[in-house]
Amino acid sequence: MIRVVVNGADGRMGSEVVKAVTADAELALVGGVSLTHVGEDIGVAAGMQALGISMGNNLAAVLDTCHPEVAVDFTTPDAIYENAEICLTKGVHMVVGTTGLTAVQRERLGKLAAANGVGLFIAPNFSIGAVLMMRFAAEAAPYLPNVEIIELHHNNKLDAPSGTAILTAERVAAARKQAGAAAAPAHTQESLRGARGATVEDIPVHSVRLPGYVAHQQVLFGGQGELLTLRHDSLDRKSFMPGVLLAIKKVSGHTGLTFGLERYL
Ligand SMILES: NC(=O)C1=CN([C@@H]2O[C@H](COP(=O)(O)OP(=O)(O)OC[C@H]3O[C@@H](n4cnc5c(N)ncnc54)[C@H](OP(=O)(O)O)[C@@H]3O)[C@@H](O)[C@H]2O)C=CC1
Ligand SMILES: O=C(O)C1=N[C@H](C(=O)O)C[C@H](O)C1
Repeated sequence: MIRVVVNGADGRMGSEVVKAVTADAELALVGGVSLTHVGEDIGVAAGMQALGISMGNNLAAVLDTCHPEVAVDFTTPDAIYENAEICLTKGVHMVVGTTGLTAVQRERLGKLAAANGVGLFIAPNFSIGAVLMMRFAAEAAPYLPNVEIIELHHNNKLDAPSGTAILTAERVAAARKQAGAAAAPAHTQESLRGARGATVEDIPVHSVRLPGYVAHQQVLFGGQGELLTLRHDSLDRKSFMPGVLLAIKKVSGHTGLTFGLERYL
């Protein structure tokens, strides 16, 4: 049994992870961290039966008490770097779904993981459909140089653009570069700043935040008299759980940084 602690255990993603880990015969949920539900039962906070595990609000103390092999983190972009430092320094493997780490921060944490002999797995998106969408976008990129990304999320999401949109743009740009294909020149001048969205690797990215959405993305390619639209919809946070469970089971076998779910597929 792999001993697992969930950081952000009472959040939208954390509570799904609590349920998924509890239901998996190869995993043992041993602790959880919440800032606002300290002392509450982790199962009850996740909307299931009591599991007899009280949540703490201090990650280091929870790790010292519960002795997990793997910590799963779904917290906030502001908190993730420090959380990872705490876990990796204590020799705990990490599965990170929290967005917001820069490439430089990921590399730095990867070195810390390697120095401590543990695995650090980071994925901006754990759903298989989203991974395939990114792969297909990269495949199309050398042939269709005009591309824009629209990502649509619930209105409580703290960051924009989404980690998935950033990674998609990076994958598209890398595929183009590898094929020696150029990005299409941009002609439009904004008469209102921001009208054409943000740009990641010269690719326009538009972020929509509305109640009702969970996590959705479209990658729009335009050609001469044709359009190619790739769309992925996470309609339920259960869509991320097979990827999270896979990562928990694999992370101890990969010392240092592993980035992106496709590396484990
Ligand atoms: N990789 C993927 O596939 C996915 C990634 N995400 C990402 O996961 C992250 C969490 O998303 P979501 O579950 O919707 O967010 P929520 O706001 O629902 O949950 C965040 C959790 O983090 C806790 N928290 C807040 N601040 C801190 C802190 N400083 N230290 C420790 N814990 C803290 C909160 O505790 P409390 O409630 O007690 O304040 C809460 O439990 C986001 O970055 C999101 O983009 C989301 C979905 C899929
Ligand atoms: O905050 C979310 O909800 C999600 N965050 C991740 C991201 O920023 O890409 C993954 C998914 O889109 C859901």
